[in-house]
Amino acid sequence: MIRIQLDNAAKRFQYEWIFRNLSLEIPANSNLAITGGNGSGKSTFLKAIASLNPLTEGNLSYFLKEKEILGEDIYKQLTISAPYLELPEEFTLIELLEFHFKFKNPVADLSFEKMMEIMYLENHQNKPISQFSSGMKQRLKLGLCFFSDASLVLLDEPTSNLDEKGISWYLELVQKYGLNKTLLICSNDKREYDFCEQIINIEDYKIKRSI
Ligand SMILES: Nc1ncnc2c1ncn2[C@@H]1O[C@H](COP(=O)(O)OP(=O)(O)OP(=O)(O)O)[C@@H](O)[C@H]1O
Repeated sequence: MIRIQLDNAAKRFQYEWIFRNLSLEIPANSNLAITGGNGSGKSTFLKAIASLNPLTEGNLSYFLKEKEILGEDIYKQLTISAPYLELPEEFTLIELLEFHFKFKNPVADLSFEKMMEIMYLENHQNKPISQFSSGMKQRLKLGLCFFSDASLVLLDEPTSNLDEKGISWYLELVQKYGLNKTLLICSNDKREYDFCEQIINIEDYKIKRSI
């Protein structure tokens, strides 16, 4: 239900413009892929959308059922999975689920048992996250995103650390739990974003200009 509008958005770190003159409408419940080479600015763009990083220039607006919401309140509406966002390693799986779902409602009244089953983690309920394999952690990160009743889902490299079976599992999650959500995916792997109706290459917004 979240619609996002960017008008002449730009981000600069010190003397380097990461993107500039980026105007884009992301309709509610649509899927957008952000592509580009390593270091081109995909994650920087995603963090800007999450209001974790302020834009240097331009405007970013969010609309929930056509009512504008403030950037500082957008965290209530979104979930994010990214390689640079760590899970709390000292929690067990069940403790993490209990903690996470104190702040977000689960979709479709999913029970923790059902969530663990879908993530193929039902036998690891009392295991600390620090003892999870990288693939288990990735399934957990994606599960937390898709099982939360949040209208905006931000995914950075969603299938990193997943094997072929894991990639098919991710695509099933998108199909089953990605409906009625606005989905943004930073990726260089077509399989992760093939279903997206809108694709931008962040490099198209990289204008070399000294300040
Ligand atoms: N906090 C920061 N301060 C200064 N420069 C930064 C900061 N964060 C990112 N950058 C720079 O911005 C550029 C884009 O980085 P970003 O992580 O957004 O790229 P990316 O497309 O996501 O890369 P990758 O595909 O390798 O994950 C890089 O040159 C990076 O060094």
